[in-house]
Amino acid sequence: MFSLTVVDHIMIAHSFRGEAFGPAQRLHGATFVVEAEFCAPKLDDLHLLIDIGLAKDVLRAVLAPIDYRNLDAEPVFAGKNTTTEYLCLHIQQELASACRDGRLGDGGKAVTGIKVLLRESHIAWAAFEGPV
Ligand SMILES: Nc1nc2c(c(=O)[nH]1)N=C([C@H](O)[C@H](O)COP(=O)(O)OP(=O)(O)OP(=O)(O)O)CN2
Repeated sequence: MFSLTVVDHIMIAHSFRGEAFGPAQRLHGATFVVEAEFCAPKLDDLHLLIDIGLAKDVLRAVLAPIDYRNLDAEPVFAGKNTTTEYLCLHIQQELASACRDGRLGDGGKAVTGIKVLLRESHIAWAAFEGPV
């Protein structure tokens, strides 16, 4: 299996429901480094999985509606705790959709799996890996 990873970052604000979150029940900010790993069993005629520039552009387009936002106020996250894990799932699903509808070119059509990893600090990160 081949993989190609591109990296970006987002700055967000959010709060959590649930006593387990302690002070994080209050509105707070976070900067996440976002790694998107695209996996495919084969390369194209140019020996590419996906063009890196295209992968970066599509990741940016998926992150733009989240970046510099208070996620508590975004309808797409209504009723959700936007934990690091949940944001991985959300971004993975958006990237999988981009692969399916051709936004990542022919290379994207060959992608079978995507792993999204979010680093919230130097001591904690989470990931979600799923099919396209
Ligand atoms: N599994 C997860 N746990 C926590 C997440 C998360 O996204 N997934 N997020 C947070 C907070 O948003 C923040 O990142 C840390 O808040 P904090 O209150 O400092 O939580 P800690 O568990 O790191 O520290 P303690 O104060 O010792 O509880 C929290 N958890």
